[in-house]
Amino acid sequence: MTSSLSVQGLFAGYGRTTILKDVSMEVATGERHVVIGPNGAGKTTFFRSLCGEVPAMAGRILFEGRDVTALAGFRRVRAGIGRSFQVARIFGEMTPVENVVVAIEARAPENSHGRPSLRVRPRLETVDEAAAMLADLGLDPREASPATILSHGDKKRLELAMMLALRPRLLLLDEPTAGMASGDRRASVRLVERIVRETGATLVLTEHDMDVVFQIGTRISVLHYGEIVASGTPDEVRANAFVRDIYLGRGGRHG
Ligand SMILES: Nc1ncnc2c1ncn2[C@@H]1O[C@H](COP(=O)(O)OP(=O)(O)OP(=O)(O)O)[C@@H](O)[C@H]1O
Repeated sequence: MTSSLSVQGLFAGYGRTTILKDVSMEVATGERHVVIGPNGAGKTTFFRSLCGEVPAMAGRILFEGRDVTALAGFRRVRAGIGRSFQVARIFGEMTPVENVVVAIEARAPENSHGRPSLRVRPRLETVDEAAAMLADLGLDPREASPATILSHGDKKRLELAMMLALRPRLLLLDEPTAGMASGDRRASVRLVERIVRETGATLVLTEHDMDVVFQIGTRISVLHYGEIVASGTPDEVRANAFVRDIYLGRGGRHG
């Protein structure tokens, strides 16, 4: 199977503090790779460096064989990497449809200045596409209020719609079910599974809920103090004595 993402000897951190130490990870196309680890292990930092928010101090990140280590975040998005955040990043003052319209227009071919050509008034078919995407994800496309009033779960769904509007081939989801009640959480997992099935996208996500981890993951990597201490199939990781000791052995919400 071809490689979607290849992380090779990555070091990254903040200022002089190194958080990620020699992280390597291969993610095959179509894989659903879950990164787990205790609080503060470096999962979010890892995601931030994959999407270009935290620069690499050393090592390489390849996406579909292309070295993206030095590429700015927005260029990684244009290359096909989509990302969601623990706290949904949406335009709170705009309606849900307007939010998705912005994302669709950002996908449009760049103009001669190398920037997406955003329009003052969107095309009707763009609005229709945005409305259809929202409906598909279970959101009301006629909602005329600003997105800031949406529930936490709906904001995450809206963020997902915006990310999908860019038609990414690799989805990076940082704790997609964080802060959700269990009903919402199950619905979210089903939604992510359906999206991955329908789009054929590769998935890398972090998650604390072990039910979600073992339901979604085809491979799991464990971060501990910024280092990968185990990587393998769910069964292999579950059986790993060190992982059980540092992480899985504790009850409740791990980490
Ligand atoms: N902006 C920052 N500046 C300095 N240090 C930071 C910054 N963000 C995170 N850190 C530190 O980096 C380490 C890893 O944090 P990170 O958020 O990546 O862990 P995590 O595994 O995602 O944790 P959680 O499960 O709580 O989300 C922590 O020690 C944290 O304090």
